[in-house]
Amino acid sequence: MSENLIIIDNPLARYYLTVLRRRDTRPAVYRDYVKKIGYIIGYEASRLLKWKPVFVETSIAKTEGIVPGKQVYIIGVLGASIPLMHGIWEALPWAGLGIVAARRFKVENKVLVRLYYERVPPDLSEYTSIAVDPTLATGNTMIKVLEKLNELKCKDYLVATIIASRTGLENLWKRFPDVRVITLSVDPVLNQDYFIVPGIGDAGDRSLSSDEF
Ligand SMILES: O=P(O)(O)OC[C@H]1O[C@H](OP(=O)(O)OP(=O)(O)O)[C@H](O)[C@@H]1O
Ligand SMILES: O=c1cc[nH]c(=O)[nH]1
Repeated sequence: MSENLIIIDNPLARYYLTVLRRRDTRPAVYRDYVKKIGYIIGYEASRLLKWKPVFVETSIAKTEGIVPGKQVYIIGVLGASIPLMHGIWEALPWAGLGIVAARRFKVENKVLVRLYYERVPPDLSEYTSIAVDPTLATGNTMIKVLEKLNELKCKDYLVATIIASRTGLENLWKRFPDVRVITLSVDPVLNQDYFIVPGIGDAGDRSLSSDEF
């Protein structure tokens, strides 16, 4: 679809996604699997990060290793991305964590998005930012988030998501042609309620709801 699309093609990731797709997966399990997927996404994202070679001394000899070459900020979109950013953070524990909150509302036949809160460093020019949201449906939320990152002088960013719709990716790349997107699946349909089909349901409700005890 694009050279900027990275689809994680791994059986463990596909199994975790299958658990999320099942309609009867309970919230406590759903958020646990979102977090596990976050770790896998963080692992895959590490291929796109900057690293630098170092020497390291073991207890026996000197040898070569690598360390991060550039600071990273994970930017999570509230609320559905809470367990996802948690998982990515576990994989990239030296990263900072920024938060933006978005409200999505339908006006006539369009989905509009307003960012109403952010806790992000005022200058991201020295960082690689990973914008995190489990679903990219119309793409409008992610477009707003990347516009915000642009305002904060971020020049190096990637998008991490569990599923993306084809339409959402096209919209995103119309506005940000070079942005790299890591995802587990590109689902074919966006329905009339702007939900991804087959999708993973309402990621915010399913991740954040209380469960039986
Ligand atoms: O690509 P888009 O069409 O903009 O849709 C994607 C947005 O929808 C979901 O949030 P939701 O509106 O369900 O809010 P919530 O996380 O607060 O539940 C998701 O977490 C994205 O932020
Ligand atoms: O399919 C979708 C679309 C938007 N938000 C979700 O949580 N799921």
